[in-house]
Amino acid sequence: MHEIEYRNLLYFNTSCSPPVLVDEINDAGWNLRLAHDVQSAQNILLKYTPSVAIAQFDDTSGRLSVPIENFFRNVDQVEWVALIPKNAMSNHHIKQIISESFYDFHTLPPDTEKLLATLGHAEGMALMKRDNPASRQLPLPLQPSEDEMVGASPQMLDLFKNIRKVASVDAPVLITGESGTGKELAALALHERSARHNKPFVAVNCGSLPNGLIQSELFGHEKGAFTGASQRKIGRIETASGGTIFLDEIGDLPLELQVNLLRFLQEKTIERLGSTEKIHVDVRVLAATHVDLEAAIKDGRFREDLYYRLHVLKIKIPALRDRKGDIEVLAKYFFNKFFNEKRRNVKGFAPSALQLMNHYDWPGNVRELISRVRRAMVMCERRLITPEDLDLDRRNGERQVTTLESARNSAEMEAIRNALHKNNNNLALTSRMLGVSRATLYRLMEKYSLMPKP
Ligand SMILES: Nc1ncnc2c1ncn2[C@@H]1O[C@H](COP(=O)(O)OP(=O)(O)OP(=O)(O)O)[C@@H](O)[C@H]1O
Repeated sequence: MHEIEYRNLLYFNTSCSPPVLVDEINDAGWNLRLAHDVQSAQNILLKYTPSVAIAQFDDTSGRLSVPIENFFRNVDQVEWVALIPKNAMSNHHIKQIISESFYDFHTLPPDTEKLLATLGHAEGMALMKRDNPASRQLPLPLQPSEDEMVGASPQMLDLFKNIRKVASVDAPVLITGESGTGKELAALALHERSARHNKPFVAVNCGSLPNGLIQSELFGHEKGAFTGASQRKIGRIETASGGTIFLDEIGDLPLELQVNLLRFLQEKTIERLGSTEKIHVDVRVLAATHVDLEAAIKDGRFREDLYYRLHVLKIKIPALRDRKGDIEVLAKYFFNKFFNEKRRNVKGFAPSALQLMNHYDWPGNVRELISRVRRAMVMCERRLITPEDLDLDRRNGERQVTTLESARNSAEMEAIRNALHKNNNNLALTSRMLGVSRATLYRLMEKYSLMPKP
C-alpha cells in the first residue's frame, strides 16, 4: 500500500474568523498545526520545523501588532502563504508585509485546488533554499530591548555568566577588549545587575577630556579654585554617589591623576580642587581599557599599584573576529533594529554578504558592524543586502582566511551547518551523514555555536 508522507504545516491564524480548508489541507498530505499567537507559532516552528506556513489575516484596516509584524520579518525558515480578505488588498500595511515576507497570497475564501498547488510550490521553494545553506538566516530575539547585549557564541555566553557573577561583588572591575567590542555596554550591564542598579551610572571617557580639565571633571572644584572657576562644581565621582562610575580609556588618565584615583579607591574619599575637605563618597569603580596596561606599566605610563587596585576582578571581551558565531546574530539584530527606523524594502542579507561578513576581520568590532549594516540599509537598492552595499570588498573577506586552521574551521562549521539543516537538526541523522559520532558532533556544535536555542 502506498503511504502518504505527511509534512508539517504551520497555520497561523491572526484573524478572528475560523481557519479555512483544514480538512482539505490535511487530506492532501499536510499535518496542519494551528497557532493563534506568536508564542505558539514559534513553538510549532521549533518543534515541528515545517517548511511552509499559512497566515490568515482579518479584514482590518489598521496595522498588525508589532510582535506579529516582527515575527513575519524574522522567521525565514518557512515559506509564508497569506490568506487575506478581498478588502485587505487596499490596506497598504498588509500589502507591504506580504510583498516583503511572503511567498504568495490568496484571497478568502481560497480555491482549494489553487491553494494546494501554492502550498506544493512553496514547499519546493523552501527545499531549494535549504539546499543552499548560505541563504539560511538565523532567527532573532523578537523584541530586542534597548542596550541589550546580544551574543550567542560560547564566548559571549561565558561573558554573560561572568557579568552576572561579578555584578554581585562590590569591588572594582577592569574590563578589557579592543575598541568597539562593547566594554561600555558590559559596564552598564554590570551596573544594572548590581545592587546599585537604582542609583546613577556615570560614564567618563578619560581619553576625551583635556588634561587640565580631568581633575575638576572627576573630583569637582570649589568656587575660585582656578581662574574661571566662578562657582562650585560637583565632580563625576560625587555625581555617581551610591551608584557606579565607569572610567573608559583608563590608560589615558595622566599619572598625577592616577594618584588621586588610587587614593579614592583606598580611602573612599575625594577632595574637590581648591579644598582640603575630605568628602566620603560611596561609588563602585568600573574601568576599561583597549590598551595593554601591563605594557603601559613597563613604559612608566601607568601606576602598578593602581592597576592592581582596579584589577581585582577582570572581564575580557573577545574581538568580534574571534567569536564568529555572533556576526550573523548581531547583523540581523541591528538590521531589525534599524528596519523600524527606515521602513525600506530591504528584506535581509544576500548569502554572499553573510559569507563575507563571516570571513571579514572586523577591526572596528561591533561598532564597525553597526555602521556597515546601517549604511547598507540606506544604500541597498535590491531586496537583499550585497557585499557592495556593506562596502566589503570580496578580496578583503577572502584574504582574512589566513591560516590553514581557520580555513579548516570555516569549512568544518559550514559542513555541519549544511548537514544539520538538511536533517532538520536531527543529531542522529546529521552525525551519520557527517561520519562522526554523536559525541563528536555535539562537541563541534558547541565549538561553533551551532547548538539550537532552547
Ligand atoms: N554584544 C553587543 N550587543 C549589542 N550591541 C553591542 C554589543 N557590543 C557592542 N555593541 C554596540 O556597539 C557599540 C560600541 O560598543 P561600546 O561603546 O560599548 O564599545 P567599547 O568597547 O566601549 O568601545 P571603545 O573602546 O571604543 O570605547 C555601541 O553602540 C554598543 O551598543
